[in-house]
Amino acid sequence: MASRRPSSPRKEQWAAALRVDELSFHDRGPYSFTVEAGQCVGLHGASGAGKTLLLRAMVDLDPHQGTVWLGDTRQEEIPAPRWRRRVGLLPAESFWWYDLVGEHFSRPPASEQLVRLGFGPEVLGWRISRLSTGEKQRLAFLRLLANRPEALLLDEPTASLDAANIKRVEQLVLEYMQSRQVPVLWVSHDPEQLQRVADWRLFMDGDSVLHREA
Ligand SMILES: Nc1ncnc2c1ncn2[C@@H]1O[C@H](COP(=O)(O)OP(=O)(O)OP(=O)(O)O)[C@@H](O)[C@H]1O
Repeated sequence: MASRRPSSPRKEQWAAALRVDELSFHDRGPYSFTVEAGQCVGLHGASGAGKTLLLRAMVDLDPHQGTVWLGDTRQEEIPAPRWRRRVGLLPAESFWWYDLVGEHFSRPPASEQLVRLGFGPEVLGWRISRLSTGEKQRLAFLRLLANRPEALLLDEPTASLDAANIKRVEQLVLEYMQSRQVPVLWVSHDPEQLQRVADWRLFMDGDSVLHREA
C-alpha cells in the first residue's frame, strides 16, 4: 500500500466523513462503521453476503433502518436525489437510458480523464448500443466523477476491465479521493486490488457481521 498515493494538486475539498450508523435492511445488519474523509475502505465477502445491498441502502435505494451521515448531514434530512448526487454510487451494472453517451452527462467529463481512460471527445456522440461492457464500465465511472460526488461507493468498479484500465481507474479514484478528501467505500473480490487501494478493509460474513481488518 505504500506506493499507492499519487500526488496531485489540491482542488475543492469537502473533507466530510461517511458514517454508517446501525444500518439494517431486509434481514441484514445492523452495520456501523465510518469511512474518514480522504480514506478508502475496501469491502469484501462471499458472493451473496449483502455488499451490494449495503451500498444500495446507503444511497436510499432500498428500505432500511438506521441512518448514514455525510459529515453533519443525515441521509433523511435531504431529498434522495440530492443525497445521491453527494454520495455517488457506481453500481456493478451501469444503467443507460438515453441513446447517446453524451446525453448521460449532466456536466461534461474532464477531457484529461476521458483520455486517460482511452476515449476521445467523440465518445460523447457514440450510441450506447455499440459500447462494450468494459467501455460502459469506464464511462459509468467518468459519469460519476463528472457529478463531483462528495463520497464514492464503488461496487466492483473494475470487474470488466483489462489490467491497464484497472490501474488507470484505481489511479483516478485515488487522485480524486486525495485531492478532494472524499471518503471511498470500494467493493472488490480481488484481495490484491484492495491491498493496493484500501487503507483498511471490512469483511462481510454470512451472519450479517462486518469484521474490521487492518
Ligand atoms: N430486494 C431484495 N430483497 C431481499 N433479498 C435480496 C434483494 N436483492 C437481493 N437480495 C438477495 O440478497 C443477497 C445479497 O445480495 P448482494 O447483491 O448484496 O450480494 P453481494 O455481496 O453484493 O454479492 P456479489 O459479490 O455476488 O455481488 C443475495 O442472496 C440476493 O439474492
